[in-house]
Amino acid sequence: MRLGGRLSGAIEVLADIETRKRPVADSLKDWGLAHRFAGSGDRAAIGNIVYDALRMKLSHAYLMDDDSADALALGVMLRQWGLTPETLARQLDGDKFAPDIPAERLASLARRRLEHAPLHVQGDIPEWVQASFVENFSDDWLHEAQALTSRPTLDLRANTLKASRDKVLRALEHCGAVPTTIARNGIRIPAGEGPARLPNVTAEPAFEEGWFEVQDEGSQIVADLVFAQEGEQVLDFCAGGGGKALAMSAAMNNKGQVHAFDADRKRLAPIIERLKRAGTRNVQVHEDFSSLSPLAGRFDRVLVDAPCTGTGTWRRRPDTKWRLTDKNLEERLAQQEEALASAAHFVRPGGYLLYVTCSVLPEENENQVYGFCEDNPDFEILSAAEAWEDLFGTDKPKPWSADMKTVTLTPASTDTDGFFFCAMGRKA
Ligand SMILES: C[S@@+](CC[C@H](N)C(=O)[O-])C[C@H]1O[C@@H](n2cnc3c(N)ncnc32)[C@H](O)[C@@H]1O
Repeated sequence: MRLGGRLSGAIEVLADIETRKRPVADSLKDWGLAHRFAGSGDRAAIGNIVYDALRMKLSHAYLMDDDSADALALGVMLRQWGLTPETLARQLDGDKFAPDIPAERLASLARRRLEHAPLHVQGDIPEWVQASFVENFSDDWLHEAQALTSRPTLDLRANTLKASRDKVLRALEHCGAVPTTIARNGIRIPAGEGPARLPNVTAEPAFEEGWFEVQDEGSQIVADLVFAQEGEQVLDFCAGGGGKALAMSAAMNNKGQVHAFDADRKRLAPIIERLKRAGTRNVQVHEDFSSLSPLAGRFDRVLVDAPCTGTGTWRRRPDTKWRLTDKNLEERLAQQEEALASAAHFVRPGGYLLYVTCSVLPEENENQVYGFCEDNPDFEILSAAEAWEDLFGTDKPKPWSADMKTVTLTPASTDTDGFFFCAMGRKA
């Protein structure tokens, strides 16, 4: 397919997402099934146009003076893929599958200035979320919001139980793998531009061998900040598919014990296979709360990787940015409070409660941990600065922090997904 056919395909998918309010992955999959002639490169390019369009949906619509799927796809070409109206016209010339490029859209783009748009449009975030961004990041909020519109890299964590980072880097040299800047065992494959496709690393022999896991650098950093030590008893209370449990097990060098629990047993399902592949021997999976409850008050560290709105992952899942409602946020806040309250019972006196979200909204982060410590005076918020320096040194990009104790990773500050981390100590 030439660019014109790919653009038309992306426009169909964008229109489907808008009219049927469907998750982007479902629309893309259906398009692929209905257009079996399209090769994998075409499908990847169409996916890139769709995801790029959703990342900057509001600003494209403003500058084009049109929020149709056609206008968004055109915005991607001219604002994200580095084409000019002339180079685009040349590429579409003679392509019978190419969409029309209306002259008034180009005129509008030439005339309009983003600085004149409402601020949430400049930041490509829902209007109702703007106040939370301002509260959290004050003068930096627009820069932070705009960084969440960039394409994410593909990050991996070398599984040191099986292979060193250098060994994995050598095995993935042909994928363009480089070390991450902050995470000690992180490996990064750059996002690529335009139609560039990311490699399918899970088809690599090194993946089958368990040498690495796919895990965003931000997720690796917060798992590291838990500071799980060899020989300790650690509880991953919201273990889900086990991303952080695996990272902590490797950090503990298979010594001591990680207990993995999740209120939703189905979410735990992938963990068994992942543990096996990773060569992990110190993770005990609890499918029922009843097997965990006798261990109340016994853990050195309890991690609450709480359910959240996922605003920190908007680069990867830009469709969720436009589906988020204040009702969703309210539901997540209640779940977070419940998870924190239940998990706290498992921390031994003198132990640590670690709270993580992949959100950048203060309601889900600072407000939750400060509220929790107010209601539970035997817990106090500790500074994560010392752990950060021990783990990552002083010369690395610094995360955002509203209070110089908690840590907020963001694409703008640490070039990772957005994550919040807070360590709370239980008084002895
Ligand atoms: C952000 S996900 C966890 C991701 C996982 N830790 C990882 O690194 O791959 C949050 C998880 O919390 C679980 N959860 C929600 N409420 C909970 C509660 N009250 N107790 C335990 N788990 C809970 C959800 O089922 C979900 O799997």
